[in-house]
Amino acid sequence: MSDPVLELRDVCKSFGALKASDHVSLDLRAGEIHALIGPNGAGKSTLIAQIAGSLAPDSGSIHFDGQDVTHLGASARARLGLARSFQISAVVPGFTVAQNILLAVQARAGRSYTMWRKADDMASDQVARWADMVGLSDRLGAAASDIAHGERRRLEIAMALAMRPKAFVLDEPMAGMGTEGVSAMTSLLDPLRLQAPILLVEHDMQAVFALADRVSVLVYGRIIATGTVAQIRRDPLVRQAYLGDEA
Ligand SMILES: Nc1ncnc2c1ncn2[C@@H]1O[C@H](COP(=O)(O)OP(=O)(O)OP(=O)(O)O)[C@@H](O)[C@H]1O
Repeated sequence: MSDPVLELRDVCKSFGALKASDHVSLDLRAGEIHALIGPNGAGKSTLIAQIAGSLAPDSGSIHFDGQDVTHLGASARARLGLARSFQISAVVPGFTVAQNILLAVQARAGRSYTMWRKADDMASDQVARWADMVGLSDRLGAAASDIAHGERRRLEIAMALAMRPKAFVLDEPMAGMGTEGVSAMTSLLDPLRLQAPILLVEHDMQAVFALADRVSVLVYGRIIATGTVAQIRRDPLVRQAYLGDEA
């Protein structure tokens, strides 16, 4: 099996006496969606912040794409190809959908696009490609401030895709969505794992069960189980601590 794209080893983080991350080890492998689930206050956001680089662990290590990134900041990790979406949004409300995607295309291309006459054509091809992939082709001219909640989520995914990341960290993509929105987002995320593996933090269990190749369950800062959806659903400890009748 190839090396994991992202690997946490024994990560610990305390806030005073509270152990928000208690010796957490988990990995994200090429081609997979790995869901991180757990009750409110289990420590999911704290873990995501440490993965993204906005919060430093007290101990333990984080490797990304073969490098030890434990002491790198969030922007350095983003430059290495770690795309985090949803809780920190890069969408500019006054720009159109196309302009927002173009921002991400240009950020990815750096200066190279500005140096060629064909730059505009190449950039608009890219914008069209990513918009098409998330189903926003007919919304390119709409202002980001005017589009619906679900469309904004899709725009954020298009922007993340345009950065050609090596891994996605998606923080509750289904939050605030109704049944139809959840089902549309599930269909959209499903093939994304082929572009880059996804660490998915999500409360919507139907979406998690439909999408995840593996699930890790976090309770009081500790991973109590990691396994396939079937293994997690029948794990007595998980049922007792979190899933209950939902399993
Ligand atoms: N900066 C902080 N200072 C003190 N305590 C914190 C801080 N950040 C988080 N906590 C505590 O750490 C624990 C884990 O919080 P965290 O937000 O990571 O959980 P979560 O699983 O993301 O919850 P939710 O699903 O509700 O978002 C909670 O008890 C929370 O109160």
